[in-house]
Formats: sequence, C-alpha cells, structure tokens
Amino acid sequence: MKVEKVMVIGAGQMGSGIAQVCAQAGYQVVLHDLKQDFVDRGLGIINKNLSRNVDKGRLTEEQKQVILGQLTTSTDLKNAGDVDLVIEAAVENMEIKTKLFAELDKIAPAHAILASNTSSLPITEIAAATTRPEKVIGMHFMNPVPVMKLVEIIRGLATADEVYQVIEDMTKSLGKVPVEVNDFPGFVSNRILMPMINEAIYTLYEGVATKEAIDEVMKLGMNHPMGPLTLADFIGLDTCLYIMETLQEGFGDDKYRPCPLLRKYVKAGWLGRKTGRGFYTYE
Ligand SMILES: CC(=O)CC(=O)SCCNC(=O)CCNC(=O)[C@H](O)C(C)(C)COP(=O)(O)OP(=O)(O)OC[C@H]1O[C@@H](n2cnc3c(N)ncnc32)[C@H](O)[C@@H]1OP(=O)(O)O
Ligand SMILES: NC(=O)C1=CN([C@@H]2O[C@H](COP(=O)(O)OP(=O)(O)OC[C@H]3O[C@@H](n4cnc5c(N)ncnc54)[C@H](O)[C@@H]3O)[C@@H](O)[C@H]2O)C=CC1
Repeated sequence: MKVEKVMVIGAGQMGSGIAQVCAQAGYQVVLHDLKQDFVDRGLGIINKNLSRNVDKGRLTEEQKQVILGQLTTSTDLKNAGDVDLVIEAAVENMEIKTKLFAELDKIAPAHAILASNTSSLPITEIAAATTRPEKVIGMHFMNPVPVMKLVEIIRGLATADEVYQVIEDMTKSLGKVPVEVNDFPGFVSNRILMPMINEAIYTLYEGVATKEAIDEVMKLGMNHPMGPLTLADFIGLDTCLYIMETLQEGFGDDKYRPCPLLRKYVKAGWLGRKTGRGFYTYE
C-alpha cells in the first residue's frame, strides 16, 4: 500500500508539527480540529516555521508555497473518507481517543491505517474501539516535531506486519528515524523521561532547590538541552499529568504517583508554554 493522503487530527503543537513534516515530504495533508480557530492557529505555526526556513535560506518562497499547497483544513471528520492514513494527535485522553477511532473506523476507507501519536496510552485498547485492530498502530513523534529525529513506532497486540512496514517506510520518508517498541504504558520514551520530570517536580515541592537550580543542575551537570521543569512546561503540564496517571494505573504501582504540585498547576490551568504560565511564565 502506498500512502499519499494523510489526515492529522488535532492542530495543537504536535499535530501542526506532524502536518508540517508530512507536507514537506510531499504528502497531501488534511489538518483537522474541532474548530476553525484551532486549525488556523496550527496553520499559523506551520507558516512561521516555514518562513524561518526561508529566512535562513533553506527553502525558497516558491517551495514554501508548494508545501502550503499540500495542506487543506477540516473541522468535519467525514473528510477522512478518502485518506490512506490518519495520524491522531488530539489530547491524551482514552475516552476522546477511542471515540475518535470508533468514528474514523466508520468513515475512513477500508485500506486506511489509523495511527495514534499518543505518548503513553495502550495502542491495543485504542485498536479495540475499531473493527480493524490490525490496521491500528502507534506513531509517537517527539516535540518539536520538525527538529526531533525519533519516531517511536508501537505495535498493538493485533498490528499486522505489513502495516508496521508501511509506517516504518513512511517515517523514513519524513527524514525521521523509526524505533520499534512494544505496547506497554509510556512505551520506552515516557517510561523513562516522565518519572524523571515528576521527580524534578517533587524536588521543587519538597524545597530541595529552586526551579532555576533544579534546571541548571540537569543542564550543566548532565548536558540536557533543557532542564526538566522547562521541558515539562514545553511538553504541557496536562500531558505530563496524564502520562504519569497512565503509568500509575497501567502498572498498578505507586512509584509512578504524580506529584501533588503537578496536579495543582494543572487544576489552576497553568499548563506551561501553551497557556503562558507553568513553572515559568512566558510572553
Ligand atoms: C512527551 C512525549 O510524549 C515525548 C516528547 O516529545 S518529550 C520531549 C522531547 N523533546 C526534548 O526533549 C527537547 C529538548 N530540547 C531541545 O532539544 C532543544 O532545547 C530544542 C531543539 C527544543 C531547541 O534547541 P536550542 O538549541 O535550545 O534552541 P534554538 O537554537 O532556538 O533551536 C535549535 C533549532 O531548533 C529549531 N526549533 C526550536 N524550537 C522549535 C519549534 N518549537 N518548532 C520548530 N523548530 C524549532 C530552531 O529554529 C533551530 O533551528 P536551526 O538551528 O535549524 O535554525
Ligand atoms: N506535547 C508533547 O510534547 C507531546 C505530546 N504527544 C501527544 O500528542 C497529543 C497531542 O498533544 P499536544 O499537541 O501537545 O496537545 P495540544 O493541547 O497542543 O493540542 C491538542 C489539540 O487537539 C484538539 N482536539 C481535542 N479533542 C479533539 C477531537 N475530539 N477532535 C479533534 N481535535 C481535538 C484540540 O483542540 C487541540 O488543538 C497527545 O496525545 C499527547 O500526549 C506526543 C508527543 C509529545
């Protein structure tokens, strides 16, 4: 099977990045969200990223226009009726994802692959909401998508080998490096990364050091490009909390309990960069 047309669901920070790299690689892309405002915000991010590449001489204005021409927008899921692949990047919530996958199963052509960019939720459970579990797979991009090389590819219990192969080939065609992992809570990336971020939040909560000191230790001491609290703000504190809850519930182990301070910030609506305030404040 050849992938030509892709629908990306969710025009947030991940969905807009995924749509951008797909369009840059020559795929036809439909960027879908609940409201036109949200889709427009996503398109705005893509436009800004492409303009930066034009300014830096990596793209011509004509190439930018060709890439933008590969993109169409949608607020009606029925537009999935003629796509070969859906990449879902809506919020990290099982109820929302299973509802979307059940609807997509009815709308998308029989040959279409349904992929999720979930950062921690079980692919097998998402697949069970459809009548095509062999065509459901995890395609976990990293943030910021245009920059980060990795895509974790997660096989659900029923994922077919041919489907895995199509997704692996497509990932390479985006200039990314696929890494195969099995379906366990948090996969590999967030099984390791998120407990570190959660521990950094506990370190702040317990008054071991200031937020700046915690970040500086990890940046200068461990050569991390961002300190863990800056990274949490960058990922989104809501997403961090959902991932910790998935790890705690999925493994039934309280060593993954989310820090109460993380919960408090999410309840306050301080979700990090995307809301202008998290551990730090942003313009
Ligand atoms: C939660 C999950 O499920 C999984 C995840 O994604 S976890 C998060 C994984 N990501 C990380 O860990 C990111 C850690 N941070 C970094 O690697 C770096 O800080 C960074 C790449 C984000 C920025 O790098 P930096 O050197 O500090 O800043 P800067 O010089 O401004 O940017 C480097 C390049 O990235 C680009 N860039 C930075 N942010 C970007 C964004 N949001 N979108 C697109 N491009 C971006 C810049 O344009 C710049 O490009 P060029 O060098 O080609 O001009
Ligand atoms: N933020 C990160 O660093 C990473 C996030 N992810 C995963 O990607 C997904 C999206 O995360 P972000 O882009 O950060 O979130 P975000 O909050 O920036 O964007 C989510 C978008 O999905 C839309 N949406 C919500 N419900 C929808 C529905 N039913 N139909 C269509 N659109 C819907 C929202 O309107 C919003 O625009 C989550 O599953 C997250 O776990 C994966 C890798 C990294």
